[in-house]
This record gives sequence, C-alpha cells and structure tokens, in this order.
Amino acid sequence: MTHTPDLGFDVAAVLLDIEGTIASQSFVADVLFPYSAAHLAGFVAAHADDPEVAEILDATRALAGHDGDPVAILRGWIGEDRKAPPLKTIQGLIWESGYRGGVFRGHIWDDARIALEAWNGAGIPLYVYSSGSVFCQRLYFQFSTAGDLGHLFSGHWDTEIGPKIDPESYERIAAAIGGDPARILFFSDNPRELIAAQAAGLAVVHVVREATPPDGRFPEISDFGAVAVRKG
Ligand SMILES: CSCCC(=O)C(=O)COP(=O)(O)O
Ligand SMILES: [Mg+2]
Repeated sequence: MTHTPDLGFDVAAVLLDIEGTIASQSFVADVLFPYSAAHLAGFVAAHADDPEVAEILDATRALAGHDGDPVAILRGWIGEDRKAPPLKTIQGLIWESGYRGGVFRGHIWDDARIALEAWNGAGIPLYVYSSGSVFCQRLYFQFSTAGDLGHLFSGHWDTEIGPKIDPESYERIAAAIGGDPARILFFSDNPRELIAAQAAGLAVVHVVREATPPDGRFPEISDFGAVAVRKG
C-alpha cells in the first residue's frame, strides 16, 4: 500500500529552520547549550588575544547596554535561549571542539534526512536559515548523526541577514535565492517565523513535534513523510 502525503507543494527551493524543525529541540537545549555554558569562561580566557573573540565580547556589552562581565551576560542569555548574534557566534566557536572531539554530533530526525535527500536528488535547492551562526550550521551538518550532510545545502543564512521574525529578512533571502518568493517553501517550528515568511510572500509549513504546540494557522506536519515537495 502506498502512503499518500496529506500536503503537496510545487517549489523552486526549500528554506529550513534547524532547531525544532529538522533537529531535536532537546539536543540543542540539553546537549549544545550546556556544553557552551560549561566551556564559555575557559574559551574566553584561552582566546584573550583573539580579535574575533574581543569583537564578540564588545558586541555582547553593547547589546546588553552595560559594561558588565561578558561571560556572565552570555551565560544568562544561554539560560534564556536568547537568539543574540554575539552569543550565537561564540557558541559556534565553542561547539567546534565538541564536534571535532566526538563529544556530540548534530541531531537530525530520520524522516527529515530522508526528505532532504529525496528533494536534493530531485534537483530542489535546499537552504538553511537558523539563529545558529552559519559557521555553526556548517559544523552541525558536517558532523551530523547521519554523517556529513553538508553537500545537501545550497546556502545558509543566520541572523546577520536580519531577525527571524522580521519579514524583511525573508525578502532578502528570497531575493538572494531569486525567482518568485511564493515558490520558496519555508519549514519552521516557530509561528512567529512563519508569519514573517508569509508576509514576505513565501509558502510555509509548521513543523509540530516535541514540545511545539499545534497552531492551526498554517499547513502543519509532525513528520516530513507527510509532505510531497515537487520541483516546479
Ligand atoms: C545551528 S544549530 C544551533 C542551534 C541554535 O543555537 C539555535 O538557536 C537554533 O535556533 P533555530 O533558529 O535553528 O531554531
Ligand atoms: Mg526553530
């Protein structure tokens, strides 16, 4: 018996969030974030003379609006899951040792991997837009639980392009991809991101799994096998 997906889309490109969409929220919250918190002070001390790290610490103080200890500020932001660009940049640098040292691998749901491989095989370009820095995204897929998946993606964006809840970010991404924004299909677990993407004219799908509650305003899946994505 063949399974008929509930949803079908003809697309020119697919845009993907990572955490909560193709990857487990608990992996990010329970493995990646604690690792970055535990290694933050040591990393900053070990890179005291690194201009990139000095720039991150300056940006941290500037965003916090005071001259306090940047390590304490960053730790606080990890606890709040704040998607602050300096935090995301330094987390990527810290996680590199965890990936390269085999401490963890980037989690990806099996159904998501199977769908991404099929869409890539069908010639549909796949792009990633995550709060995690582009550097950290590339590491994530290079050292994934399913092996090196970096070849699947045609491009990556982080919040350098703008916040994920701002329609202008999606307009910029759509312009960079080219073509009709309505032919770009964006998957995310976060309704605020989906609203912003819709306002920019993108098609959207809400991914509802783990702790993500259903929303009701968007086409919704809990398994990528439920969506048929065709090149068109
Ligand atoms: C590149 S994986 C690191 C995930 C992360 O730090 C994060 O904040 C994920 O946010 P997303 O925009 O992918 O939901
Ligand atoms: Mg997400």
